[in-house]
Amino acid sequence: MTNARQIAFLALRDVHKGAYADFALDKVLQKFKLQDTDRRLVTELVYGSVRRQRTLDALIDQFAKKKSHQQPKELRTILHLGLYQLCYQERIPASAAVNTTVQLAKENGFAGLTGFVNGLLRQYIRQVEGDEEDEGEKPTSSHLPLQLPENPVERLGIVHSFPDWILQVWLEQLSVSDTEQLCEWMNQSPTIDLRINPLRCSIEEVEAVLQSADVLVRRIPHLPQALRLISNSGPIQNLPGFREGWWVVQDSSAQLVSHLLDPQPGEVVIDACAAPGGKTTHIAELMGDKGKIWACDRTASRLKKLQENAKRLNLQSIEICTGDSREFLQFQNIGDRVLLDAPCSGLGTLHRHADARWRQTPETVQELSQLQTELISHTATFVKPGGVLVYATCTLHPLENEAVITQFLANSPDWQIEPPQKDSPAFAYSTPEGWCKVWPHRQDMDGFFMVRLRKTNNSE
Ligand SMILES: C[S@@+](CC[C@H](N)C(=O)[O-])C[C@H]1O[C@@H](n2cnc3c(N)ncnc32)[C@H](O)[C@@H]1O
Repeated sequence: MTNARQIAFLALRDVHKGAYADFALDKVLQKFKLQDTDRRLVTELVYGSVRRQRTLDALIDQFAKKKSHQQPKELRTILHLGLYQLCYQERIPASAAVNTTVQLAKENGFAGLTGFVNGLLRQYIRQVEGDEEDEGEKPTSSHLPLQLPENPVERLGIVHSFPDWILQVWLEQLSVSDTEQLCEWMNQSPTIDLRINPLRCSIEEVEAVLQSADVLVRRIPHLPQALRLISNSGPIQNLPGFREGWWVVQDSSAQLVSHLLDPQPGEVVIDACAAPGGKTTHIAELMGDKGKIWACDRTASRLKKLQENAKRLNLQSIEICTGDSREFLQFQNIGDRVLLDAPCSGLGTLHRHADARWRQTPETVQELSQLQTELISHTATFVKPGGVLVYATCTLHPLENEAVITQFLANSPDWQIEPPQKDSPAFAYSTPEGWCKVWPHRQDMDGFFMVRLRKTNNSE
């Protein structure tokens, strides 16, 4: 039988050939039917090794004669797996981490290099524990035996495993210690929040059925429909209330967006980038499922998921529209409210996608900023005079947020920012500029930017 580490190696090999980490993981988990504990180990090893890649490479650079990038690709992957267990997996004894990594090297074409693998990992252990090869405590990320540069960007990048450019973007907005806390937050396993469907049940009823299934939850301040799972190990679809449409999975900060839009029963709402429908279905719930919501998106497969979600939640007021929201002409001046939940670089949700920090680049951010600018200028024409547009992203990059809005307002004299009302759940997150920005390490939820704009009758 193939063991968990070999399976993790196969998935990581695909990732290093360009596959998305979640696809590569799903592929091996479907192929090899594993017990729950092995599934969890494979998942942790794959996501962890991808996430901590820069730190693990720095350790290889330090302990091997050849730099990490000069090592054969698959050997580097094997070393990542071994070092990841030594650095971050307290439950795994150091000797087990070393022996299984040596075995992986032997079985995957590096039988001649097992001495090197063994030597490098033991050198790491000696460095941490001072020449003793016992299996004592493992260090935390900031106490790894790394030789660190003075430059704060590079130092944070190596310790917390982020590319320099992302750290620069954060350091322009936050202090060094705040940035460090944000990095640590983004390296945690993501939490799961539910949004209760008030058209089907109450939050108390959901709390009760979850409690009877031994699932611990807690409420989230300011958000009337949100519950955070504190303990749950099984597949989410097996929890009570899922099939009945009592709730959906949606992070708390994403729930703030539809509250900021504040849709009313009977209105016409256009959701310009709607799929897979987290916010569309929330809007329908807030409208009591009365009125019309146009759910537009250019990705048909994602819209199919939206339809499934709407069906499960038993919502009737949603109409699908497939295509590019920069091109629709049929919505001019008909929307009481428009939501533009724009495609973005996702710098606020890096903890949910282990490889996202390595996939995005300053160039992709530039392209997204251009797309967002085009989307807002066209979808603003969907709004009736006196109506509202909410612009939202799950990124923390000013080029995709503040800069898009500032440019839009400079070109649109008939629009102005309308900060959230005191009774809005979004009020607690508003800034003096009138927009809302959720910093994950401060608010313990996904990073988000959102702003509510009102179309006035003033065109001067
Ligand atoms: C952030 S996601 C939307 C998430 C969704 N609002 C939710 O809450 O579930 C952005 C979406 O924009 C869509 N998209 C990207 N470019 C688009 C365009 N030009 N026109 C319409 N949709 C677009 C993508 O397919 C993606 O589904």
